[in-house]
Amino acid sequence: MNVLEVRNLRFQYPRSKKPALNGVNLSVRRGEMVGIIGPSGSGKSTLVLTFNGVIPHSIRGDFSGEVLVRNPSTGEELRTLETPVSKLSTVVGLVLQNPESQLFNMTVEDEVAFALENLGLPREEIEERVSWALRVVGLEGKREEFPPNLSGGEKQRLGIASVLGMKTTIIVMDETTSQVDPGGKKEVENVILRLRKEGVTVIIVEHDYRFLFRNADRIVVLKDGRVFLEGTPREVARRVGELLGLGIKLPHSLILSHRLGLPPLLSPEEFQPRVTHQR
Ligand SMILES: Nc1ncnc2c1ncn2[C@@H]1O[C@H](COP(=O)(O)OP(=O)(O)OP(=O)(O)O)[C@@H](O)[C@H]1O
Repeated sequence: MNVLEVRNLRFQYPRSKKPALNGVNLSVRRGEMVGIIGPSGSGKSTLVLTFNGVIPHSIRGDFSGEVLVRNPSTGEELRTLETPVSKLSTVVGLVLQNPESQLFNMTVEDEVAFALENLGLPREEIEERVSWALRVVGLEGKREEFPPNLSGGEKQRLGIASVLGMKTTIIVMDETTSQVDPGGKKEVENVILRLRKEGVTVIIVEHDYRFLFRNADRIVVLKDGRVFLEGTPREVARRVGELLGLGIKLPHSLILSHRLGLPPLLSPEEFQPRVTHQR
């Protein structure tokens, strides 16, 4: 079942000379992990802001085509153009680049509970969801901490837990790890892998593609506001020459295998010595 469908989507910001999205078509299946990559300015952030209706409801512009989200538990199908962001945000959760901007409660647990209280859920349900979300991101031991005191990686994980608690059908992460140190990045990546095990549909915009080429089910490459290429990481990796031509930074193993004329190697672990030593 597709939980997201984007059809011939076009969007142009006011006072901009060219469209940021220029005919995007995309479907995402339930439980899929999809990576969206592309050169700077290709429309990645604009595209994900259309999934929860921030575009066009809060950020206005010239919008045509359609974005549909489906809630598999209710069977409900929502056209973002006709649905308020408050309703869409119960189906599509967006984790932003800068966690600080999303944290404003006194304790870690209040941070996760906050949005759930606004949904008017019963206390026991809130408590259950807070415990589950903090467990998935590995912050159950920090429930009473003051969020600003957390490390960069922990803040990002808390940002993810707040969205996770909402039990949205889709979680979108836009450059979630770009401002955390390598240790924090690894922590967030482990959380993403746990989400996948939990069957959550995850859409990730990332500049560091190593993780996506190793783990995503599908990679979508944007160029000039359109889908330039999409497929499994291995399928996309076969077009490494074109990707390099777009100025996309690729994993070293991929570039190396391309230069050596080998089939695409998605990670260094796939590198098997192909030369037998003669004695
Ligand atoms: N608020 C805005 N007002 C006007 N134009 C914008 C706005 N935000 C983005 N754009 C333009 O829309 C196009 C797509 O930008 P977008 O940020 O979606 O690309 P991106 O692929 O996410 O880039 P990056 O990798 O640098 O974050 C670019 O030409 C950009 O200059």
